[in-house]
Amino acid sequence: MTAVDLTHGLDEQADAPIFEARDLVVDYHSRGQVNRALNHVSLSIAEGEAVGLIGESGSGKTTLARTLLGLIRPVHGQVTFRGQDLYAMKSIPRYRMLGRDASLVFQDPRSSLNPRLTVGAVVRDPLTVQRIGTRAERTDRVAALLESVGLPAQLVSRPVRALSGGQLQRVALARALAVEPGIIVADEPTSALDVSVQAQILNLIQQVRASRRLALLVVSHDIRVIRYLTDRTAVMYNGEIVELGSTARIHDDPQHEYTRTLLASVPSLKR
Ligand SMILES: Nc1ncnc2c1ncn2[C@@H]1O[C@H](COP(=O)(O)OP(=O)(O)OP(=O)(O)O)[C@@H](O)[C@H]1O
Repeated sequence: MTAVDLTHGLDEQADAPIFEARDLVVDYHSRGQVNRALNHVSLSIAEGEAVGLIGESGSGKTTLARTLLGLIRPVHGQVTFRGQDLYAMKSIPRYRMLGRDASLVFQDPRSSLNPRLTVGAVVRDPLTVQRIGTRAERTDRVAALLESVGLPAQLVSRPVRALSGGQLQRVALARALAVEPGIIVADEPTSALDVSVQAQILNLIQQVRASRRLALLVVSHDIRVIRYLTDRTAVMYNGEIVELGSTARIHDDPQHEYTRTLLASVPSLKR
């Protein structure tokens, strides 16, 4: 495969980093075997920037996202969040800090949200955990959040299990926004949704991002999702970032052989 200059993408990034990962190595151990999931990966995300991670299944996208979020300790390398070395911190202060400043939106809201809870309880929960506001302020904040993701106020008392997939992903987004994070990490945010609602959720994520100074890390194997939502893209292959640069450039002029293969496999984007 052709060698690609990975410093290229770094030049295109101007603002101070919110996340900075340097030379990460992550190994999984199972049944006496070591599986290297990240092999010397470096990536930084600027305040307010949207970065996409793309690559085939097993390439290490989720592992990188989870390592950035303080959930998997790398065997080598460093992650800083707004200048603080995450893995030099003990786990409790690390989770507390990230819980206030970074939120996750999962692939399938039906399995990530408790079906028995009401919509209001789900959105309020991070505020309670982080002890943000009084009871009355939390109630007002939940109402404002539901409105900001286009959900009617009366859904607040509905159980989560009564909602459609698209409505649930809106709830997940409202919950993620509750703590006013600096970054949202969205792991395949639309892949569990009907095609008809995927575009609505992508629009909503874009709108929400534009109205706050929110950084975004989007994990997807779908170049169309990455193209729509992100400014820069890191292409992952076999635990490494093989290409990094502006999303438009990667889409229009992929340099790495693997990126070309990835783009060619999307029927509507065949060149
Ligand atoms: N908990 C785990 N234990 C052992 N191996 C794991 C674990 N999680 C991931 N792996 C392995 O690490 C590698 C990277 O997996 P990862 O889930 O990060 O890839 P991915 O690009 O996000 O894939 P997908 O798109 O399927 O989610 C794969 O080889 C995977 O099998």
